[in-house]
Amino acid sequence: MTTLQDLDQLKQAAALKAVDYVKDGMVIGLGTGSTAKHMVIALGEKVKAGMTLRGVPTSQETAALARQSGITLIDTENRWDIDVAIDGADQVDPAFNLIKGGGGALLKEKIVAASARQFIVLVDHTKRVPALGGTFPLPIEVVPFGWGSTAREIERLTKSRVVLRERQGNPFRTEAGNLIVDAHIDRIDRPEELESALNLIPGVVETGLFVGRTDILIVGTPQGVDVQYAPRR
Ligand SMILES: O=C[C@H](O)[C@H](O)[C@H](O)COP(=O)(O)O
Repeated sequence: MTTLQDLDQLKQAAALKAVDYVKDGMVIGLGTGSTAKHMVIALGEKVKAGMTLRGVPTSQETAALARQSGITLIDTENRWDIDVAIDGADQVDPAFNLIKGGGGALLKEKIVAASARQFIVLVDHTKRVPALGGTFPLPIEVVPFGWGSTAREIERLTKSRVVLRERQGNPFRTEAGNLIVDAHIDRIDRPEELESALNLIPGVVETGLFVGRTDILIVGTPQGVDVQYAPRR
């Protein structure tokens, strides 16, 4: 049986491999979550060893960890030029499409991934799935105004149960002040089409589908770290 501690070690192994792709002087998009945390700490070690790096954090949590680790952060409300973004994911399909947003950070994560020259994704082996959906609901960030109608439109489109995310009995708020609804979709066969259709619903800010964005997938497995380059697109 794989324990949570074992999985954390596999995430850390993937993160340590990812920092091999980071070179002196780069601007790094810093993802969010328990896997990305290992990467930020590892980058901090590189900085302590003399490397010059600057980071673009995808959450306040990551920003705090990056500062503690000695990584200089760039002004996120100015123009940026990101060399490589490194982040975790909740699910990965065979074409390296992702579901992200389990922690609610999907909006900034997608903006950063979209603008980076290279996007490296870190997962443990349990997150690889034959098709997205099923075991992990799709997070969708929506504006609070009329969120119930937005959720109903999402239900109509996806023919799935759509649930408002809560934290400690209250609606979960993203850093942008929005809500998250989780769509329990059995199987997402055409993620690109679904992403486009969801983005056309008024009130949808962004979805946790990351389609065709992954350049390098680094998987921590009990047999070692597996590095795979995205299929050509
Ligand atoms: O909103 C959270 C992010 O998309 C995370 O990168 C994703 O949920 C994976 O998180 P973890 O590495 O903690 O499993």
